[in-house]
Amino acid sequence: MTNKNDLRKIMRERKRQFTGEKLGEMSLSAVTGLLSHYIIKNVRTIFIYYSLPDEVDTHALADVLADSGKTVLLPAVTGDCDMELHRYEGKQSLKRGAYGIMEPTGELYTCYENIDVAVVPGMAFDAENNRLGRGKGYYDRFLAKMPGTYKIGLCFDFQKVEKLPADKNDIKMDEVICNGQ
Ligand SMILES: Nc1nc2c(c(=O)[nH]1)N(C=O)[C@@H](CNc1ccc(C(=O)N[C@@H](CCC(=O)O)C(=O)O)cc1)CN2
Ligand SMILES: Nc1ncnc2c1ncn2[C@@H]1O[C@H](COP(=O)(O)OP(=O)(O)OP(=O)(O)O)[C@@H](O)[C@H]1O
Repeated sequence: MTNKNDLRKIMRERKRQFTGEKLGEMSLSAVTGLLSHYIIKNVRTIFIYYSLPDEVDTHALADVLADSGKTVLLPAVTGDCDMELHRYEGKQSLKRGAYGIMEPTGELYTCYENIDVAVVPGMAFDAENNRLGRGKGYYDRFLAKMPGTYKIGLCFDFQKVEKLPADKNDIKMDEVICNGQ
């Protein structure tokens, strides 16, 4: 089996095969699939990510969810391996943080048990819903604090692989949604 670092390289290489326009189309299709999920229709509090250019684009998703009255939470990096959640209060309230990620400046949110769904980015996901992240362990540490939250991996079709190496800290997704659904 390929190791995690080699897999990350392979995934970056796969991504380069697509134009920005094509990635945009695939993002739209993945996000449309996510929004039509019955679980999303019923959530009150949802933890999503604010995408980097190489991820399924969630910028419009944040507004759609917030405009429909849901509490939308985004991560903010606070240290080498830690992050916290703040409420998303619109694009104008974001500011650039670590790794160039736009982070929320809204209220700090710590009631982890009230988070219905987490939408999680990844470099790859496998058939058993294992996830490969960027290699810093941020999500594996953080998702461990919310065992009752339904975790949805969001990715492009080409990020799905048969089998990922998984170790004891890796947190499995409950479901993975991609552009081909
Ligand atoms: N949109 C988004 N927000 C997120 C994450 C994410 O993956 N995506 N995170 C998920 O953890 C956390 C931030 N952690 C991150 C860790 C590494 C990199 C990153 O770009 N790494 C480079 C390698 C750079 C290096 O090694 O220093 C890369 O992947 O090319 C980005 C975010 C919280 N917020
Ligand atoms: N819950 C945890 N507690 C302590 N260390 C952890 C935990 N989860 C991951 N780590 C450590 O973080 C480092 C990165 O782990 P790994 O390569 O699995 O990250 P990843 O899944 O790519 O990252 P991420 O969770 O940020 O998406 C490893 O050294 C791992 O041992």
